[in-house]
Amino acid sequence: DWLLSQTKHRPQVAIICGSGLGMLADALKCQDAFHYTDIPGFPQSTVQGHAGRLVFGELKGKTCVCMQGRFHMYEGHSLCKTTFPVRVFKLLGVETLIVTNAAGSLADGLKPGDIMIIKDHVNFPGLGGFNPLNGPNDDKFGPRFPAMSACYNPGLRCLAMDIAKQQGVAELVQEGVYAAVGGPNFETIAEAKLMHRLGVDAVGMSTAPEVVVAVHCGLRVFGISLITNKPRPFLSVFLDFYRALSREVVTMVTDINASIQGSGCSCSVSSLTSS
Ligand SMILES: O=P(O)(O)O[C@@H]1C[C@H](O)[C@@H](CO)O1
Ligand code: HPA
Repeated sequence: DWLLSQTKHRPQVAIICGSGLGMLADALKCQDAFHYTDIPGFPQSTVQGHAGRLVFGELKGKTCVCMQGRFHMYEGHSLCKTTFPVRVFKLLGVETLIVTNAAGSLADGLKPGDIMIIKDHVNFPGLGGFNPLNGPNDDKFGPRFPAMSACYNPGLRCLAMDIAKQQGVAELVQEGVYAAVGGPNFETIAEAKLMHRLGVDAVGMSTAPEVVVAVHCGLRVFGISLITNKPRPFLSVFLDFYRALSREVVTMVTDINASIQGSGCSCSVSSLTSS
């Protein structure tokens, strides 16, 4: 109510700007900006690179509200507080939420500077029982047991890929799975390897709880990760490559031996090499 009384903007789109991406909010025209400290009941941002402002304005003809800085679990906020702005957006009349973040790549094809369109997520804190929807369900927002099988809107993902092609940057953009961890420490080598094997493409410390709350209250969600680093050490990438190559060689030798035997000859590749 306080925000609606302070601005004439009625946003359809909300954007949560991840680490280092806050400058997007500066592009809004006819801005009304509010420091989190001035908004009654709003949590406070403590992370460097997160300005701590809610900025309303026009972006390419759409009325938007941007969070210049988000809240993370590792700052000591409850998950309820980290996701509180998503419910504020819903109450402001927002229909589409765009989430952005900085993330580490676990996928061979994703390098620093690339953009990953989030096609799905693994919410590790959520799997462990740290869920922003814990506690009594508020039916005004959504159901007790919301489905999470299609969190990231397929139409918006397709549109984003098309736009990347039109802009000539398609080689920097690909879809992938984002995993949220609690942070603030980065992953151990074993943790990074585990997530890589589980099919995670990029890892970060935010986003998934916000998306859970957004999907619960019926917002359409689009998410992107800016890849900032590559936690998997070179050695483990090399070892994976070496193992894959060894498997190929074993298959090739087996195939060659099968054809030699088929031709009636009594030798094999291993006897040839040993002799
Ligand atoms: O708000 P995001 O998810 O962009 O912030 C990322 C994750 C950590 O907060 C921090 C670590 O680099 O950046
Ligand atoms: O490598 C990472 N791990 C977790 N969170 C991150 N945020 C940016 N990079 C990373």
